[in-house]
Amino acid sequence: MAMKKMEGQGDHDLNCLTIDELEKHAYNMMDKQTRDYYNEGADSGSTLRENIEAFGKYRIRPRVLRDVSNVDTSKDIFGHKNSIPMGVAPTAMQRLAHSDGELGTARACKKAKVAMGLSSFATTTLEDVAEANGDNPHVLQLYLFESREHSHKLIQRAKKAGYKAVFLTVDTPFLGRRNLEIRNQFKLPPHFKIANFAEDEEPAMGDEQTSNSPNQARQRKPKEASKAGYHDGEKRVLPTGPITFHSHASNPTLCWEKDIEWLKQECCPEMEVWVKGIATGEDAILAVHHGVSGIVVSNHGGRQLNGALATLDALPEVVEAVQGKIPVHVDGGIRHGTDIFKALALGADFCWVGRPALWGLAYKGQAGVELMLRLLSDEFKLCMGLAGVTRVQDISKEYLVKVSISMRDRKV
Ligand SMILES: Cc1cc2nc3c(=O)[nH]c(=O)nc-3n(C[C@H](O)[C@H](O)[C@H](O)COP(=O)(O)O)c2cc1C
Ligand SMILES: CCCCC(=O)C(=O)O
Repeated sequence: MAMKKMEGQGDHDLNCLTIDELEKHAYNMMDKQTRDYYNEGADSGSTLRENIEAFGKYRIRPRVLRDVSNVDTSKDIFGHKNSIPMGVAPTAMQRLAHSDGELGTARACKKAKVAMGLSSFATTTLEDVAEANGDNPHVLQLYLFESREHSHKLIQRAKKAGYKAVFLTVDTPFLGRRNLEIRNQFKLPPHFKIANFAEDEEPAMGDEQTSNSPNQARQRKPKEASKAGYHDGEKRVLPTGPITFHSHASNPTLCWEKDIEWLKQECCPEMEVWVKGIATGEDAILAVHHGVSGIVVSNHGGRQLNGALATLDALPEVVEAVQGKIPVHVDGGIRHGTDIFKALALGADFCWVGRPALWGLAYKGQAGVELMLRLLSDEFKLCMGLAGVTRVQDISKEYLVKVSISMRDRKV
């Protein structure tokens, strides 16, 4: 008699049974510029690696002889039932991976009932993404621009399009040093657009004449920007002066007092304000004090401060500092369903995955993102069942043990 398999476990892409295999397929599907831009971390890449390896420090303590015939992996987020406690993190320029781009991600997320984060630097308009994602919850990742007028307009558009929250990225006062990006003189090919910049504001990444890297890009000509696909006919007011890609993303003047207050006034009550990029208990306490609705423990996938703590290692101090007052989410290095289980056992309410979605897109567009979500979802469900847990809220630190250095291995 065959052993019982969990629902969903039979539906395989035999060429791609794990996220690690997906990464390998994606590697071959992307041109070098894109692959390096997506995959690299800052400087030596040690924080990127440690984000992944941190999961290998823990083993699961499974409990047995519990009825696990009904495992419920769902988790509520923004008043919606998400199929698993995981969403797709905002990552820039998804159309570099596949022409489906952010629309493919949005449709895959909708199908899988998984929340989606949209990057400020998307290659698709936030309105089109909202439409493709339907009533599935989506959040807008925000870089708070030095031009308040521009941020104001972006926020208003997000509200109108039904975004549930803005995730203010706070780990990017300056852009981290990404050496491959610099060496490759990475640029967005001219047929793609950073779609959510107002026409004259759009950075001219990849302008044939200028051949700029993201940090150096200059102003795009309105003629080119007009192909970006705006459809609300609204005239947008633009800041003056030379505009660089870098200056849009990073704003070294940001601080708790003036900026979080301003952002709350802009967003609330229609959208929640979260901070993405918290890595210490001290900042978590400040986040609660300043009234944000939630925290994402993140080091930007190891792309900003190399040498920073792996996010799984930073998570416990943040959870302790927050004392359940607001939700604590985490991203970085999640490559298997057991990683989601471990993050939740250490106190996270929810996880986000970045690169795996890009690899899914590169592999097969929307279908590849669907596959990625199915793999993590199936693995997580199986992990819960085999660990003897039937409800997400029951995943706790009792299910984990930290092992000695000699026992650590990512590929457990
Ligand atoms: C290619 C790439 C682009 C990214 N773009 C953004 C972005 O525009 N805004 C942002 O807040 N985070 C961005 N991130 C960080 C992700 O939101 C997330 O924190 C990170 O990817 C999680 O780590 P993981 O890739 O190991 O899952 C980006 C990450 C990658 C890999
Ligand atoms: C200027 C950087 C915007 C995208 C981003 O956040 C990343 O590449 O990590």
